[in-house]
Amino acid sequence: DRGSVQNSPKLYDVEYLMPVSLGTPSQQLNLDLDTGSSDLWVFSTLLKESMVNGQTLYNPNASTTSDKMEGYTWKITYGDQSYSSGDVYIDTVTIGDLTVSTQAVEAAKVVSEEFTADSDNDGLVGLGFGIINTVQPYKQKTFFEKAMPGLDSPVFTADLKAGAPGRYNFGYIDDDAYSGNITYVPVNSTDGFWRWVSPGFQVGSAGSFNSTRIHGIADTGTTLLLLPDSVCDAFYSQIASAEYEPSQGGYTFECGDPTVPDFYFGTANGQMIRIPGSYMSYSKTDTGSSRCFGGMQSDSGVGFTIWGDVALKAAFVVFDQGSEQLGWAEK
Ligand SMILES: O=C(CNCc1ccccc1)Nc1scc(-c2ccccc2)c1C(=O)NCc1ccccc1
Repeated sequence: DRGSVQNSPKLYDVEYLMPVSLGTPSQQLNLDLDTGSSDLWVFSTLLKESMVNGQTLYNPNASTTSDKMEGYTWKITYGDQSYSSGDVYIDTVTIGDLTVSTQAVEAAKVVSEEFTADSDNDGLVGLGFGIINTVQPYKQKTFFEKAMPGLDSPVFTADLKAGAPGRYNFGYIDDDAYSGNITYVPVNSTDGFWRWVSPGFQVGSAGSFNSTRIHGIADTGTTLLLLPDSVCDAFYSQIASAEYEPSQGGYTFECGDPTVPDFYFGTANGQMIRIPGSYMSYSKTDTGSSRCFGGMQSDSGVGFTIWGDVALKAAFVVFDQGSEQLGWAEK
């Protein structure tokens, strides 16, 4: 079996949403595929109205195939201190023609203001490893873990694009979606993330390769590229107008600065993925400002590097849960 679904970026590529069908008759929600967490949770009719702001709500009582998991609850807090919590139902979930008939659907009863404010986002599909699923008393499998046994191949792929729709595929690799070869690196899933080691980086096409091992995770759910301070310094020192502005929360530079270089990160066997300098102008710091917030920021405060959407949209990425490896290709 296999599946394929289009993803669509929101403004500034801050997140990528995909249509997902839940229940019978099907209820379609727009969800954020998030390899940095492992809960499938949705805005639901269990929420107080004050916490809802335009989102589409999953109504378990309107689904003839939903079963409440009595006594089961969930609660998740993300690194930016956003959070959500609620009850758990078993129901059918379809993503891009791929159906899991007995998926744990975590229906929100409480969401933090960040989620309420994000009116396009109806919830998350966590495709990290099930070991970090938050359902109590017994953790639940991710959508991919439930689907995996029936798939042609135990992989899903992420093809995120800058300012344009891309695609998530399940169970197969579309050889027309990338150029050159796919280079695989081993993944350590012990802490539930797609964690891997990059051999180093290079700033600019004429720069030298810095052989410094970077331990990090591939995270479709995090917008930015969060890297060690030493790497950020090496990058921003090449941009004439760059400054570290704590008041803005990180590195900024003049949006039109022509000196913004490309950034290359190593994968394996000498392969490097090139992130165009244009991806590093994340967003204007304030309305009317001429300064842009950098797409690369420090990972201090996280404890490991997060290869978020700024990096992932430069590549075709294979999440191979069968052999616990990540595949990287240019495109
Ligand atoms: O939590 C995730 C993946 N989910 C991100 C997400 C998606 C939708 C809504 C809310 C959150 N990834 C990880 S792993 C580790 C962290 C982290 C980040 C900063 C400090 C400590 C831990 C994060 C994370 O929170 N990512 C999202 C994020 C938000 C704001 C700033 C940085 C990262």
